Amino acid sequence: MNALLDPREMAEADARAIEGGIAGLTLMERAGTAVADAAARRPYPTRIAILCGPGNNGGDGLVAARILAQRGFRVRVALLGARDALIGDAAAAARRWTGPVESAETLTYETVDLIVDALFGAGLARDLEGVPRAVVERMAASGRPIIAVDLPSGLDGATGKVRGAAAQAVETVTFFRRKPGHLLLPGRALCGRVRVADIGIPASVLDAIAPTCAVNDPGAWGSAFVLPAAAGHKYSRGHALVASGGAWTAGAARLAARGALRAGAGLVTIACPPDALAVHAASYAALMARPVGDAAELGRLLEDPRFTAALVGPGLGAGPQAQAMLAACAGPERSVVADADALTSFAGDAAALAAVLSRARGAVVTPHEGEFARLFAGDDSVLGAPSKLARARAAAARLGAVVVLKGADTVVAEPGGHATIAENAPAFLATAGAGDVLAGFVCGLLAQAMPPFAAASAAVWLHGEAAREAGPGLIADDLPEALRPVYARLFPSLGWTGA
Ligand SMILES: NC(=O)C1=CN([C@@H]2O[C@H](COP(=O)(O)OP(=O)(O)OC[C@H]3O[C@@H](n4cnc5c(N)ncnc54)[C@H](OP(=O)(O)O)[C@@H]3O)[C@@H](O)[C@H]2O)[C@@H](O)CC1
Ligand SMILES: Nc1ncnc2c1ncn2[C@@H]1O[C@H](COP(=O)(O)OP(=O)(O)O)[C@@H](O)[C@H]1O
Ligand SMILES: [K+]
Repeated sequence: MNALLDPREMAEADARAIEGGIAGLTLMERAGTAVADAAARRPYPTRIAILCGPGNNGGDGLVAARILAQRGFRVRVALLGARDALIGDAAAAARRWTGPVESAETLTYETVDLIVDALFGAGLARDLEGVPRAVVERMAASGRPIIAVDLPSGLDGATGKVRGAAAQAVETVTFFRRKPGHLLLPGRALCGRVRVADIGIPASVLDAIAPTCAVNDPGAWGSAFVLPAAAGHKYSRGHALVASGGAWTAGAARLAARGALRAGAGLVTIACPPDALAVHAASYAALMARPVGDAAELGRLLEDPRFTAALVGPGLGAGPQAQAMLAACAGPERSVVADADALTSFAGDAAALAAVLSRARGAVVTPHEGEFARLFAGDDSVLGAPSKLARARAAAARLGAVVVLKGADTVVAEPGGHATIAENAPAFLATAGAGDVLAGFVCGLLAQAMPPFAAASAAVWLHGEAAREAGPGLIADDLPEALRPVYARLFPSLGWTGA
């Protein structure tokens, strides 16, 4: 697992490494060296300004300054605050810097090729105002390339939000593990390229910290991924049901159903109003279609226990009918995915949705930001949570279900607080119907009895990879097809031998 550490967890990692016998100053020396290495690799960085803040982030900058000067670069150190106010390791790093120290407040950038931003990192405690904010804004306006130490100063490592001001970096050097703010927008965009430097903190400190947030990649869910078994058959791979709207909106369900099938469900049946039957029957030979007039009829169809997962929402139309369809799908034998109109049907009444989902074997909801805001309207403890990560976690706890909060930085969270953050979705994935395919991927993986949090995270990653595979210009119809080469790479990496 590729853990992401929030500032509290990172502080604990530091503390445990120090307890284990590594001096804090040694960690700082290594951090500063990694920053110096990154600066030295930039093209022609002969004149480097290093802006140092009042804490250990500034200490890293002072170490980098000393090393770069030793390597022959022309280095200027500019400090925010008084030199004799530095304490601890940062004060020790300052004693080792024998060159002049300018004021960050009055620094000018005409004769500077490269800036190292070491003002604030993990210790950012409030919004930047006054002098610190003006310093960051002038640095941002200088037009010079900036290497950020740990985080662009002003970016909150836990939330990915800018607190007052932050300057765009070309590169960010962080330590041990990345932080959620490196992946959550706008943080991800502000960081530029992120390098993770090994400063000697042993990975074993993570055993005690037990981080709950990870990068969404196969390391987060690969061990739960269900590979086709040699002795399997189509029913053992699960039967997914996708509820469809009428003939005019049947495309959404079709996209989802193709997604479920490509994701590996053994069978996929579209349950549709009779007027849409001809559309579905003619569309895709491997899909089955069954006419279902209302929720009661859907319930009777689902008396067949081989239906292992159901998706309700895409193209369905919002209202009591969609609520009833979802209720008909949610049973102890079956996992459900609630998307789109199924979510909008519960606008402002997340408790009612939670009650329905609680009857399912496993439940995943896949809102985009608009659907999320509608569903939790009036619930400030969810909508007002400090970050996208915190909102998804709060929503998962509220619903007792896995929440996929979509976007460029899709967060998947489960009620216990475990979460993944995606970083592989290309911007051209924002196209009509892409969300329907994603819901279908989730449903297809749930049908194969993959646990909901792993299924949802895997689906989001696969969706991003499929989009990359399809490339710019993709339309949603391309996504299910593009899953094949992604699987062709993924399966062997998970130990599948082809049998
Ligand atoms: N720990 C370790 O072993 C290692 C840590 N490492 C490095 O340490 C960094 C974390 O260091 P840190 O904890 O000292 O916090 P840091 O980011 O320097 O900021 C704290 C200072 O800023 C101030 N301040 C805060 N907000 C402010 C605001 N809005 N406006 C104005 N001032 C504000 C705050 O003042 P106060 O809130 O007390 O008034 C305090 O003086 C981490 O990012 C990494 O780079 C590496 O060397 C590896 C080993
Ligand atoms: N800027 C973006 N970069 C990458 N992926 C995005 C971006 N915006 C949206 N997406 C993804 O595109 C999909 C759109 O889903 P959704 O909004 O439900 O659209 P639709 O209802 O048309 O299917 C989601 O998977 C979302 O995560
Ligand atoms: K910084």
